Amino acid sequence: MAPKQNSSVCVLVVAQKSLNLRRLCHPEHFYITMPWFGMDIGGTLTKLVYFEPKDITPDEQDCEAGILRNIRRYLTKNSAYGKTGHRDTHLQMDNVEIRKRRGSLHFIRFQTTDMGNFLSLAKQKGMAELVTTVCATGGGAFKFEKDFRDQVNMKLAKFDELDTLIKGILFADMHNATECYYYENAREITKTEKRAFNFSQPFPFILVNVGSGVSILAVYGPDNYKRISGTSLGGGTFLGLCCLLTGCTTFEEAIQLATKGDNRKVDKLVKDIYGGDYNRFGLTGDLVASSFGQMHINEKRCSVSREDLANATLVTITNNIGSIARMCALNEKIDKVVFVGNFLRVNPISMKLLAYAMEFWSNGTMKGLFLEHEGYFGALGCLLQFNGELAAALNESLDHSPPPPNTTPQQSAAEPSKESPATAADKPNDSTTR
Ligand SMILES: Nc1ncnc2c1ncn2[C@@H]1O[C@H](COP(=O)(O)OP(=O)(O)O)[C@@H](O)[C@H]1O
Ligand SMILES: CC(C)(COP(=O)(O)O)[C@@H](O)C(=O)NCCC(=O)O
Repeated sequence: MAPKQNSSVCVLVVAQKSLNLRRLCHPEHFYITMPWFGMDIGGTLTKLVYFEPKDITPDEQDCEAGILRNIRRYLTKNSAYGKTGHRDTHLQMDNVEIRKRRGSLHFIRFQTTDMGNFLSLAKQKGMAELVTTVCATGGGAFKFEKDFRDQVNMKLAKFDELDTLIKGILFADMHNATECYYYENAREITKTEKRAFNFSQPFPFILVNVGSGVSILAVYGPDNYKRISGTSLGGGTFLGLCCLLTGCTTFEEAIQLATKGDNRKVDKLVKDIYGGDYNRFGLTGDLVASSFGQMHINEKRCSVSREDLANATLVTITNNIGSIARMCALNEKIDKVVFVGNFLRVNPISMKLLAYAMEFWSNGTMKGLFLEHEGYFGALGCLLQFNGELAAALNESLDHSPPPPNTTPQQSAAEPSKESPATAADKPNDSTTR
């Protein structure tokens, strides 16, 4: 990954418990505050971003605690951990400057259902002796807070998942010249090609985070956004329905099946109803009129394959997300729609469909955009944001504050941050929330 420019970003984690090291080494040194992690504990996957310092001086090396060295080696020399842990080596970002230190960012994920094993492993690797506070975001930062405290004696410094999502996106785009891309000739799905997109002037944009469920934000500036919509029909729905309908057991298997299937054997198309196009309203015959609309017919049901059902499930969920995203963009009068979240992992079918939907249904006025580190921005933003005082204040406010006036609870996270008020230029034209 090519770095674009150096950026001095906020602080990171973490207190060090070893009294010996405190005596031996200057308190400003890295080993006191490392390791640096950001963690996003989502409904399906937990994402961990780890900063590996590459500018360790010989003095620092002498002082580096054994446990810290072992953790660094364990994380960076392996790419699989426990039952479901993976390091996405293709996403590693090298030569990145964070808090005046230079190093590499590693991107690791595991199933959130494996949290118990993760905590046991962390304990076994000595994390409990080294780390007192972990920066965490996502619903699991709340759900698992007690488990972290009870099982590994760690506190969670909690950050809001939508705040950190945006921070992570802006950082990744600034440090990786090819982070953002689009599909050229999106209207011709079989021929469309991935191309780099210059996202250096990002605002305003619609952000669609397709995780277990879907959150849709209108982003007007680094600290100025609102959550405008969402749907419970997201990546979790695709995976759940696919497992039910095909008997598959993993996301990778579901995507592989979908790649070989044909939704037209499952769905009812416009031409199945009209015998051709419905010209008056521009609905071509090949358009899906009714998702799964043929499955009430016994012969059709008997002739579809697992692959067809997987493909139809993927197309149904993707088209629904595309349709809601487009309406949100239209409402907000925004032409850039950025799709992120692990639903898009190893999933070019959905990305191309979304690119097509944005282009086709807007007559070419909207563009679907995608980002290489698709599901890791929350964890990355979390790693960048921490400093002790802010964390304490934030935890306090996240735990106790009611939603701001004139918003539904769902919209409370969408208010501009109090720490860094939006500039006048960042302010949305239409500040109403729905
Ligand atoms: N290895 C995987 N295991 C499970 N789901 C995966 C995997 N890779 C991609 N996905 C998809 O990503 C979704 C989760 O996306 P993510 O952005 O991590 O959301 P969350 O924060 O809710 O866990 C799943 O619902 C599934 O559709
Ligand atoms: C509750 C969530 C923010 C959790 O995020 P996730 O773990 O799915 O990434 C998300 O699932 C969501 O916005 N669901 C849709 C809720 C709705 O607006 O209907």
